[in-house]
Amino acid sequence: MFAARQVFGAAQRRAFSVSAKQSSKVTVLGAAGGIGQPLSLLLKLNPRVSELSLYDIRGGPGVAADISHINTKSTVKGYDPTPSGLKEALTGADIVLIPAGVPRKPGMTRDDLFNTNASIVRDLAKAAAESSPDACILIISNPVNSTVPITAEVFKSMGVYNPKKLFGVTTLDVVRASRFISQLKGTDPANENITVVGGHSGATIVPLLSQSGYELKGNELDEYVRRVQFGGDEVVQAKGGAGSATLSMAMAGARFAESLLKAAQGQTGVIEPTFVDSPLYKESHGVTYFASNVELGPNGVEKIHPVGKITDYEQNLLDVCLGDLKKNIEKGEAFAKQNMK
Ligand SMILES: NC(=O)C1=CN([C@@H]2O[C@H](COP(=O)(O)OP(=O)(O)OC[C@H]3O[C@@H](n4cnc5c(N)ncnc54)[C@H](O)[C@@H]3O)[C@@H](O)[C@H]2O)C=CC1
Ligand SMILES: O=C([O-])CC(=O)C(=O)O
Repeated sequence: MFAARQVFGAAQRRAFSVSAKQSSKVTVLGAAGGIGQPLSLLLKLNPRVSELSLYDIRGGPGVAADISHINTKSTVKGYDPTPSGLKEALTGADIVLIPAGVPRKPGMTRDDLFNTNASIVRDLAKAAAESSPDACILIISNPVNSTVPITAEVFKSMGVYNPKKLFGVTTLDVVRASRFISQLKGTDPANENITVVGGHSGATIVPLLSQSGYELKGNELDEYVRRVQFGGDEVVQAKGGAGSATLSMAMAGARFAESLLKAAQGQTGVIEPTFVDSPLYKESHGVTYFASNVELGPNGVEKIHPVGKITDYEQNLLDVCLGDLKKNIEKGEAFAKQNMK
């Protein structure tokens, strides 16, 4: 970079530093799974990604070989869980997406995944804290309300926690909320942007329809809210034991990563709802992580937007959400503190 300083003027240097950030290494942990594969495919199609690093406990190199034949510029490398595999996959990453872990079967809640996924996420978080401490970490593995606090505790214990760079991916809730309202109103879902706040499971998912100027009433409103809150269950039921949402989640994860890359590469005004270390309900309710609209910037979280004006109906949903969320967060924190390896 010293060469840029010596040779170019200020404006050119700014342009240079923006374009310098155009190269982005993105790592997927759990890349051979139901989400991991289509997510990796979408990332390979994204020109903002220059290096794609695909790790899984089984099948990473195979998925990487397949995807690497796609004729876009980024390089692709797959990694197995050899002693150096995970470390190499993570080193130098700007963004790490984590969809590693087991999905639900019918009859299970996301919290029922806790026993299996908590330790998977803890171990991957530890590896990320060691090898890519400055990366943006995007947690997809459920239960997100607990796996995000687990990741934070691991990073804190290793002295590298940056609350601006840890995100629970709740984008799928926003995608569903927009799609479902467009089905009711006969609009183009691409033009819908419904804010969803809270967390990522059942009653902790709170769509704020009123903020988009919609006024559903009675049963129609109840059914809409229920469908957004339990959209994941709709897919789990339909797949009949073969897993949960993978393709729509891949799209949602790729959209969130794209938003982060845009912000990192100099675009302003990039806003996505996401579950982050948040001051909004910390003092009033002891809820330390919360999803709301977040403006993204070159260093991750730029600005956490407050929930804003909501109806009494939405306030009731939010009250229920905050109670559940607090328990989910505390469960994750307690696990991490008791099970730090
Ligand atoms: N945040 C969200 O909105 C959503 C989250 N999910 C969650 O994403 C997770 C993954 O779902 P699927 O891809 O459908 O599951 P899957 O079982 O198809 O894939 C999971 C992958 O993780 C890998 N894996 C397991 N342990 C690992 C480890 N220690 N290191 C690296 N890779 C490891 C497996 O080998 C497998 O390839 C689940 O926990 C699911 O509940 C699913 C949909 C939406
Ligand atoms: O429902 C699940 O278990 C997977 C998920 O998080 C979703 O589809 O929103």
